Amino acid sequence: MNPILDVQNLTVSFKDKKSKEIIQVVNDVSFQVQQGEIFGLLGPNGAGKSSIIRMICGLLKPESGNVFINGVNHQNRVKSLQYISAVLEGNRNLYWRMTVQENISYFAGNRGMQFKEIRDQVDEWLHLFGLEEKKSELVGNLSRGMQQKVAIIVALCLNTKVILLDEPTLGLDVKTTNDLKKILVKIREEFEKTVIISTHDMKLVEEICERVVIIDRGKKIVEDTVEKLMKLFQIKSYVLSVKGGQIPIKKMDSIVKQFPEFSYDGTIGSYTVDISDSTSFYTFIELLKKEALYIESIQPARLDFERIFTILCERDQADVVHV
Ligand SMILES: Nc1ncnc2c1ncn2[C@@H]1O[C@H](COP(=O)(O)OP(=O)(O)OP(=O)(O)O)[C@@H](O)[C@H]1O
Repeated sequence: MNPILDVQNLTVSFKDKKSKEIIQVVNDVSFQVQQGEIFGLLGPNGAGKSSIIRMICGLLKPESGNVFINGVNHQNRVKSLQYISAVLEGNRNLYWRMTVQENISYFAGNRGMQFKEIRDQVDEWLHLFGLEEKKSELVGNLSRGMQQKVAIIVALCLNTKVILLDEPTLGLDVKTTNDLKKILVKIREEFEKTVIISTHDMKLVEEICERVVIIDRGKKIVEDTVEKLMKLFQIKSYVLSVKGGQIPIKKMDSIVKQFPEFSYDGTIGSYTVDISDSTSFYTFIELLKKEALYIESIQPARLDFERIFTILCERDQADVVHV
């Protein structure tokens, strides 16, 4: 199956305002998104995600590389952008002095749609987002969370194959975040939309994304399914307790110096260790013995995606071999 979004070898540089040096902020990044996926574009601050999003949305010209949306090259801007709608961070794509309905009409009109064509759909989305009552309210008078919902409704009403959401849960309360998760899953399941999310909310990623690409310092470090990444790290990570309970700080320092994968997990008497193979397991046991420490219990750790994301980025910073 052809990917709905095909990002090929994107590269872009900027001139640093202070040093005047040319910095490559996106370096030969490629990834593919299949139709109907909920896909995460992740990375630490300054990794280059927004620059990639801007290139996908035709707001920034790549130095080299290509973006194909539904098979159409980004150079054919008018056609390729018909297949994607984006909600960029900060609701920049809404008019604050227009009502919810006027905003929807305006953006639909820009794409050659009449409001009456999409009226029923709009009502359905407003109902799903709990915004029926706010239809005639000025967007500027709505709360931040409501504005975020309106921006997403506008993107949905444009009826594109791909919806790109930049930090969709930023500033939303727990209930609104949960509602949004349900809606995104519904969009994918019932309307076969492809949803691309750029976010720092790893709980959101763990709960709804099928696959992710992780960018760090402008380069792709991982592209894989969330399930596979979770499994990969789950089997290597253990929680253990040692006889005698708490390990004295001096001993702890000495172990961590020799085996940096060992750490205190914040619960009294409980430690975590990442063991990559049987050799390192025996090295670790020998090390504990040398410190006169004996394992009382050891069991697989339940790592969340946030921890896995941190491990992957730390490895990249240390320039260790990529997954
Ligand atoms: N127009 C620009 N001129 C100069 N430097 C820029 C410009 N846009 C982005 N950068 C730099 O490029 C790098 C990547 O920025 P980008 O906004 O793409 O990262 P990001 O992953 O989206 O970060 P965040 O998660 O903090 O939003 C940063 O170092 C940023 O300062």
